[in-house]
Amino acid sequence: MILTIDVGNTRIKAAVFEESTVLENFVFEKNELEEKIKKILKKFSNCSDLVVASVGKIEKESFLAFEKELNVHFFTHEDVFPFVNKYATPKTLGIDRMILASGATLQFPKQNRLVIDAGTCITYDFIDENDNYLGGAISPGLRLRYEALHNYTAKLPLLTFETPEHYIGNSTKQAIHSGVVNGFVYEIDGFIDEYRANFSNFIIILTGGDAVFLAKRLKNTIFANSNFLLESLNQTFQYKNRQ
Ligand SMILES: Nc1ncnc2c1ncn2[C@@H]1O[C@H](COP(=O)(O)OP(=O)(O)O)[C@@H](O)[C@H]1O
Ligand SMILES: CC(C)(COP(=O)(O)O)[C@@H](O)C(=O)NCCC(=O)O
Ligand SMILES: [K+]
Repeated sequence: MILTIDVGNTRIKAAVFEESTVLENFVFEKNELEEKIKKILKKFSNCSDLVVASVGKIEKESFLAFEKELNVHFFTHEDVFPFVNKYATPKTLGIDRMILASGATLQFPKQNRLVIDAGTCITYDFIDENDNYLGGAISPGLRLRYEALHNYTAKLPLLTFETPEHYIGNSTKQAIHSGVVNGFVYEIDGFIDEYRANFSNFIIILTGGDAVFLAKRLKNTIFANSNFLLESLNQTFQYKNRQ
């Protein structure tokens, strides 16, 4: 049994796997880390490994206490990945993006893959059919867009997500919802159109905290898998152990 942990910039997501099957999922905040892991390990006392990918403010040291109970693996750029990293600055590529690219490569062999992770940021990662990781894009996520409009202006209120009534927003609130939500959806559809125009034989994987909401609104029909990062962590760890 493996406990996988994804430390994002907004929340921590975790899942316990028995081989490739998810037994249970968890979501928690940074300040609850230790207490939650203890609880999970109490319930799933057969866990042999704790596997972490962190782009948030939690470092390896926070997990060392658990080394008494099980094997702890904190993924870094030094690990072996199943793709060739063609990013011009491979050392600055987010470890979450490396894990997503790895999961896409292992799960969908011999095809072009685009992974879209709609989390704190939206990240786009493209791995071609020859398993070259080429890069992608980083842009602000849904909540970050609402927060940025409020934090960097004098007059715009901080709103929480609401489906816009129309693309022509007829009030400050509706104009913000239209700009944020429609802008978010148009951006992603625009990127997908661009990739589709340039590549055939490819799969799109949509994940992250906003994936389910997005999947219903995109013009392009794509399958959302909110668990893709945790599944990829599990698969990348098993891949590493086979090397
Ligand atoms: N309970 C929640 N708390 C925070 N964000 C949430 C929540 N539910 C959905 N979201 C959405 O999820 C996004 C963050 O996604 P997530 O995958 O958790 O981010 P990260 O992996 O960067 O920590 C936000 O843009 C927000 O719109
Ligand atoms: C782009 C990110 C902030 C996304 O983080 P997330 O939205 O998953 O919390 C993270 O992947 C990161 O810190 N990347 C480093 C820069 C890069 O990937 O080029
Ligand atoms: K992301």
